[in-house]
Amino acid sequence: MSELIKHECGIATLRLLKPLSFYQKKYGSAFYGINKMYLMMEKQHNRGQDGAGLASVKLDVEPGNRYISRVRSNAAQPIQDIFAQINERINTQLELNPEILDDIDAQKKNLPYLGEVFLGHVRYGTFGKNSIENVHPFLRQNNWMHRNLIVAGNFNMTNVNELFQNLVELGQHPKEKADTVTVMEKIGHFLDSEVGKLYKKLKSEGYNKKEASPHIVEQLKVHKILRKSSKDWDGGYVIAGMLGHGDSFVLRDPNGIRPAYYYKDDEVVVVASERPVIQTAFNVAYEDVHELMPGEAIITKKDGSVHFKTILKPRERKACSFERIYFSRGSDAEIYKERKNLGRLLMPEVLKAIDYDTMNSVFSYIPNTAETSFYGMVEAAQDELNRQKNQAILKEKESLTDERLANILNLRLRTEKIAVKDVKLRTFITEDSSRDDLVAHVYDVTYGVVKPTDNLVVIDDSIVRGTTLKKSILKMLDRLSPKKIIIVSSAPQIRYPDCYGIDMAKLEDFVAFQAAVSLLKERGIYQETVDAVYDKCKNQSEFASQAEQNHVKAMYEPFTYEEVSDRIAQLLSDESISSEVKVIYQTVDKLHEACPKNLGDWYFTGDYPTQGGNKVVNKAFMNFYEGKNDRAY
Ligand SMILES: NC(=O)CC[C@H](N)C(=O)O
Repeated sequence: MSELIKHECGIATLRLLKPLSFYQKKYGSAFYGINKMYLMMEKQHNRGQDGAGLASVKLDVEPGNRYISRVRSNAAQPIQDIFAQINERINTQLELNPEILDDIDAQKKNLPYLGEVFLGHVRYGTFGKNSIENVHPFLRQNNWMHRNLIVAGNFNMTNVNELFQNLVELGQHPKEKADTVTVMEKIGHFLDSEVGKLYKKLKSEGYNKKEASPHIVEQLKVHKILRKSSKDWDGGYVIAGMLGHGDSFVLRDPNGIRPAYYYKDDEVVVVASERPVIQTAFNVAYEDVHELMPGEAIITKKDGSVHFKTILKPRERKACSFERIYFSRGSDAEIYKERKNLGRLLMPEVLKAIDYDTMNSVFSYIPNTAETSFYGMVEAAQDELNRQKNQAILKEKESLTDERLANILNLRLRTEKIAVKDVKLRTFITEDSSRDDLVAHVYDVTYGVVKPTDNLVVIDDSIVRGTTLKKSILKMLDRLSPKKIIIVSSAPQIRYPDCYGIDMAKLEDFVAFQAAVSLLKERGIYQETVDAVYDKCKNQSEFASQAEQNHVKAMYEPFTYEEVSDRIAQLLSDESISSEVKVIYQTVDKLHEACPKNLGDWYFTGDYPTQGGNKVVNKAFMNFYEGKNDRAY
């Protein structure tokens, strides 16, 4: 993606099933767990750069000793920062107590983070500020070990304001308006009540408070707590947590919107947001890493037993297709193939746009994320070229000379690296006005390979706002004076906001929405259309969320897909651009063909898998209509 969109988060959990001494003997270090967490978080740095955090729990610690450690950072390089802090604290302790260097038990007692259960998180915020308090994991502390709760998640709830209000109505006073607090407090509430019930039962069986504790740990039914907590959640989520005594869990939403993968053997239980993260960190095969199913939780009890429980009845599977298009790392075997297919499937449209003139076309891509779909596109272009060669040979077969044949066979597809990314934009520019100014300089261009008679075909993975294209890339490409610039998007038109973990909350930000507005105005039906949509949104929002429909679809209804694409091309190219510009978007059908497992497509189609999604899109429209610069959740 050539522009900055905050999206996703990444989680990583690890449970060491053997004593620390085992890892020291086998792998040479009792810090095995911490090292693996570092790897898993680093391998997911693509999923969150606003902040990072890690928490660990030590099992069976004597009273008077700390058993939960947590570190969080919202510094510029947050993962590096937290591990530098961890390192620093461990090294200081080792320097102060050199006698514990070879004593694992003493190390566990004295060194922070050296536990058996870990929870890591990298954050791109979708709700609340980017303060350190909003960085996961969140901690709910208590003097009873089993009432301590640590939570982190990749999620966004559409009804977070209601959930927050519920807490306030309960008499609680959350310090921050953070969605993770609402999720954690829900789980915490039912954890407390579950513990209370168990204690009552144990008391009636004759146990006193102290004796009851270990039995509570044993009998605590985490799945019951999760079932009750998640009842009212409307959103996309993977919520991970640990309890102070050592139980841990990861729960995935019933539509499977957000991703979660796990691996387990007799040494470790691991969960992460992406499959190849686990493959590389633990050196295991693709087949050994499994997907957590929609509505399912993986629960690892303190005793090491692993349980899979259906927490919520699975609903229609709507795994986020953006994971495949852009978010997840392309090193996943399946995702790599899918991205190539995205490029390949666009080729018929591209060929039409260049009039099958592959010889006078240069093919390129926007670095770094569109590279894989580029390979797919090029393979398809190569097929076309081969077809043309065959045709020429057959046509000329009577008169063909050695030289002519060699000429035909030597025809090659012209693929070049045209756009060059100079600055890492996303790591340091957060505020809109300074971003605009810098955007123009983020891309540069390769001179000398494009002729004025050439078509220049450039693929990007998606076009959300189009700002970088407009302000930087198109202007740069135009300097090469090609006959025609064709911008190809491996994703369909983004028409509706996301509300399940990607920070795309405002309709008017989308270039597709701007195109619809512009077309409606041109046809003279703008005012009546927006008034009608607004009335419907307004009337519905007063009723129960059950009846909601996405009324914003009416904004696009009068136009064909291509009309919207053509208008986008116009909006992106101002009068300073002299080449002809065309924009080709993937169709939703072809997206599904390329990524058959991830059919979640609400940002393209407006078909939200949860009721709350319709509420959000209508609210986003009302904000747009009323001129409010608010987010819709
Ligand atoms: N991208 C995410 O998953 C964000 C998690 C959570 N909503 C936050 O803002 O912190």
